[in-house]
Amino acid sequence: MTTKTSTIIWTEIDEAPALATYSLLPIVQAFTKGTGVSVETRDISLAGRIIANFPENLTPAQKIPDYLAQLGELARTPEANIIKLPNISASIPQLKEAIKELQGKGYKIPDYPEAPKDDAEKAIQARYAKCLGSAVNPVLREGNSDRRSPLSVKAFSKKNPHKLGAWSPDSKSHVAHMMGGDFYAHETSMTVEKPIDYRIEFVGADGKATVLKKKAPLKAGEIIDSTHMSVKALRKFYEEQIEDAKKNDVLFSLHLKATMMKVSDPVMFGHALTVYFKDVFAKHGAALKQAGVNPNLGLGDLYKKIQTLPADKRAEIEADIKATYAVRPALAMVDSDKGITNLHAPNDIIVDASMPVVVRESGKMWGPDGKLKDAKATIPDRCYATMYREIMEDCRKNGAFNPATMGSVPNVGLMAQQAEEYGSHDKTFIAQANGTIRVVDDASGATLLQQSVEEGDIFRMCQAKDAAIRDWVKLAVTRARATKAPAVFWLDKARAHDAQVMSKVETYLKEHDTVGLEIKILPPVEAMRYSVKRIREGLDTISVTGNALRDYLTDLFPILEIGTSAKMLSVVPLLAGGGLFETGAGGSAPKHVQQFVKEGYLRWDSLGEFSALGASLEHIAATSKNEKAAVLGEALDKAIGKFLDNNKSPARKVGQIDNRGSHFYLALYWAEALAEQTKDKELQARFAKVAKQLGENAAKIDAELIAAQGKPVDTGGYYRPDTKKTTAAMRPSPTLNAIVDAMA
Ligand SMILES: NC(=O)C1=CN([C@@H]2O[C@H](COP(=O)(O)OP(=O)(O)OC[C@H]3O[C@@H](n4cnc5c(N)ncnc54)[C@H](OP(=O)(O)O)[C@@H]3O)[C@@H](O)[C@H]2O)C=CC1
Ligand SMILES: O=C(O)CCC(=O)C(=O)O
Ligand SMILES: [Mg+2]
Repeated sequence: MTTKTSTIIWTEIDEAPALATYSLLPIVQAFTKGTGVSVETRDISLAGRIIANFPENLTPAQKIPDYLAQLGELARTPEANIIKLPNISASIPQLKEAIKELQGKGYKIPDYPEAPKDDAEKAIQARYAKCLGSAVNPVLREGNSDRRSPLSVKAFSKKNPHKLGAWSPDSKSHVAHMMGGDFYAHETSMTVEKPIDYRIEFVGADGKATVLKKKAPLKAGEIIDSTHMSVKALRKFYEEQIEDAKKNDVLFSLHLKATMMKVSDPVMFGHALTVYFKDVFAKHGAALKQAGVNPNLGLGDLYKKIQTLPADKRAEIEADIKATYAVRPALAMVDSDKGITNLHAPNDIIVDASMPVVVRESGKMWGPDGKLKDAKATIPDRCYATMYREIMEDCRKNGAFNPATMGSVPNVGLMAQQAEEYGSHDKTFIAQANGTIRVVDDASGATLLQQSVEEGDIFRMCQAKDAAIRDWVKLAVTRARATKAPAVFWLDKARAHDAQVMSKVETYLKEHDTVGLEIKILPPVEAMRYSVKRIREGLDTISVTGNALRDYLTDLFPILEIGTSAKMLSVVPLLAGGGLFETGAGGSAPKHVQQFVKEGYLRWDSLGEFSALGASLEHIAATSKNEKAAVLGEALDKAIGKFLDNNKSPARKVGQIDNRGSHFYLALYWAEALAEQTKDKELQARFAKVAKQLGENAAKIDAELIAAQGKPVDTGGYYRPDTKKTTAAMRPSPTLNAIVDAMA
């Protein structure tokens, strides 16, 4: 039987997973050769996206097409089969570093104009804005999210539980959130009945309206909402919490999502910096302004910018910063050896990854002395802070979780079509003056939603499309049916937006057979209490959530249950019928790259990639009737099981197996499983030979891979590594390479 070739797109991205690709992809391409499955790459790395956006002055060899836009189109077709590895969602400091590196490599791209002086610079800034923050995920995620730990992974973790720090009932750690004036307090929401166009405008004290966002369409049934963060209330809250942290001798820490929420959260971050260092900003305001300091970029950027000031002024500012530490509470640290604090860069502490670690480490964070200490976790907005508070309180009362016995909390997340907060960037504005920001019907001028704002307040409008919500409800019922676990919709009646969603959930649940299923709707705090009680009893509970909670919970529970979100299966059944297979639920692990460059050891665990590939092959088998893809997928599943049983995941230190070694073992077990199966004789014969070669040479390959560790590695770049150098570094075993290359 001849089947038409199915193409898997393997995304080329950044940092640790990008390095891992250099080693893993040649194996994947060799294994799929001749099976009707072709695996192609598309560069959507931060550097690749910058290059694609500024082609004017580049040589033909330097140019890269706009692959992200192409993949965005592909995601809307039934043919889509995309394996998406995690990519950098760049903060401005990261974007500037990437630009500098590219310029150093001879790419004639413009500097990032932080404070544009004219229209030309404004245009450049607007083009760079497309590369900032979470620029990839919203484009590709044309479906809702199904994230869970594969059964084999969960079983392995129960058998080999990782360590969680003990919790003391005397722990002073806690979550601090606002009690008013936040996004939660101000939310208003409505469902649009028929298709209309809207615009967003600011109306000042003089009654004059200025358009903030031009005419854009809304679909019938779409939920829209508006809200704002009062900056006055936020700054008062920060000051109170900083004083309280000092009084109670706990670290002050701030947990935001400045990468994904690229417009609002850097501003909230900047306010924390200027409140913490209020005396410095009051005393040196003019000089800092002259140096071009933008607090939203953090203390690290401030230190860089003040280099342009006269030496005595600079020394004075530096001394006053140091003096602040004596009168303010100690800050949670990102790297205490290097003196990098929580307030150095907006992208260093990201709430989805940072809060689970706090819960994992007895509620503590690292202090300036390099020791763990109780911490105040400041999460200003109540939309999501309260559920973190609940799990911290639970641990204080009931102690740490037990990974050997605890149940699981998989997630079904509303994510499609840029749902909710994560699609709000082009509808988020900082109020330029006191007045009203309103969403109006473009044709009639009638006000749909409005917020009364003061200068500096952060206004946000969100959208959630009816088709996305309907599909999300269906996915929840499907998962509940498949697993028999209760499914809980985390929705808060007191939030205007959630109330609208709730009514749709109630309507769409009626479209499904839910007999025998346990489906609940609970506000986040209660949903957390319910789920946590059940995991302590070893029971599973599906969390069915909006987009932000999807992000937060799919790091939180996996990190507690299995030590990392890297091992998650993360599937996005696309609305158009294709599949997007994300690898793990975590990020691009910048720390891992630092370790690799320093000592030739890459700790990145590719289990997420393995699972995503398995799901991608399964999808091909189901949609293209490709039997070979089915055989490859089944064999891969077996191989992953054996890989886990034999504990071949990367360890953490030189001399032990690292990412490259883990790929070798996956290849060995995959080849063995293919050689053992009998469904496809041709594959059986081909892989019998490969399995034999890999098996016979295992000790030699292991030795070659371990010998490559323990010394600094030059990859020729951070954001745009040199292909030749990185290939050499990531494929250091001539014996393994010869076997793999002979297959291709
Ligand atoms: N889907 C996407 O594209 C995502 C992208 N990001 C982006 O990634 C970057 C870094 O984000 P950050 O929040 O620091 O989180 P990361 O998840 O990259 O790193 C946090 C820690 O998670 C652990 N970890 C994550 N993945 C793996 C893995 N595969 N193998 C082993 N350990 C792993 C490591 O912790 P430990 O030391 O405890 O072992 C790591 O140091 C940012 O630019 C962010 O925007 C973030 C999330 C998702
Ligand atoms: O897109 C991003 O910035 C991060 C995405 C993320 O953290 C997630 O989906 O879990
Ligand atoms: Mg996340």
